[in-house]
Amino acid sequence: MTETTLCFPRRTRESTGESIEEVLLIEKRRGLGDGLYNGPGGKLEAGETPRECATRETREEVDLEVDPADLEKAGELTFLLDGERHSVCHVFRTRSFSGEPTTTAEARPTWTPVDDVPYDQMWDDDHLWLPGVLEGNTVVGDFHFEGGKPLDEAEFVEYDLKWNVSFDE
Ligand SMILES: CNc1ncnc2c1ncn2[C@@H]1O[C@H](COP(=O)(O)OP(=O)(O)OP(=O)(O)O)[C@@H](O)[C@H]1O
Repeated sequence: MTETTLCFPRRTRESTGESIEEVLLIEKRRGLGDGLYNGPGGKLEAGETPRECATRETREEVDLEVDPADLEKAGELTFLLDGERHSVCHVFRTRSFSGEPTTTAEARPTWTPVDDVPYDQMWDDDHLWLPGVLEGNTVVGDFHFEGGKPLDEAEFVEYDLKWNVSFDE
C-alpha cells in the first residue's frame, strides 16, 4: 500500500471582459498513468507529509512552487486492486503558487478551463470526484479495480463516495 498525492493549482484568468476558471493539469509522460491527464503528484518519500510530497512533486513535475501550508486538502481517495488496498491518494487544491509551469521529462502542464477538463483522457474514476473538488467540495472515496497489475490496465468496477467531509490535516 502506497500513499500518493495530487495537487490542483487553480486560477481565474481575465480574458476580454470574461473571467475564466482554470485548473493546471499535466499530461503524464512516464510511469503510472503515462499519457493520461491528471494533477501533478506522486508517491510520498520516507519522512514526508502528504503536503510536503504534493509541493515536491509539483516542483519536480512542472517547476511550479506551492507552499505546503497553502494547500487545501480536498480529498482522500483509496484505490483497491482485486480487493486489496493499492494506494491512498491525498488530493489538494490551491490558488497560491509562484513561477510558471514548465514542461519536464515527466509532465506537460496546461492551464485548462474547469468546464473543459478532458475526462475521457483521464483515469476512469476522475469524472466522479474531480468536478466536485473543482467546485470547492471535499470528498472521501473508495474505487475498486479488478484484473491484476498494473493499475492503469485494470478494469474500474465500482466506487463509493462521501461528500463534504472535514479533514484535520
Ligand atoms: C486509479 N485511479 C487514479 N485516479 C487518479 N489518479 C491516480 C489514480 N491512480 C494513481 N493516480 C495518481 O497518479 C499518480 C501516479 O504517480 P506514482 O504512483 O507516483 O507513479 P510514478 O510511476 O509516476 O512514480 P513516481 O512517484 O513519479 O516515481 C499519483 O499522483 C497518483 O495519485
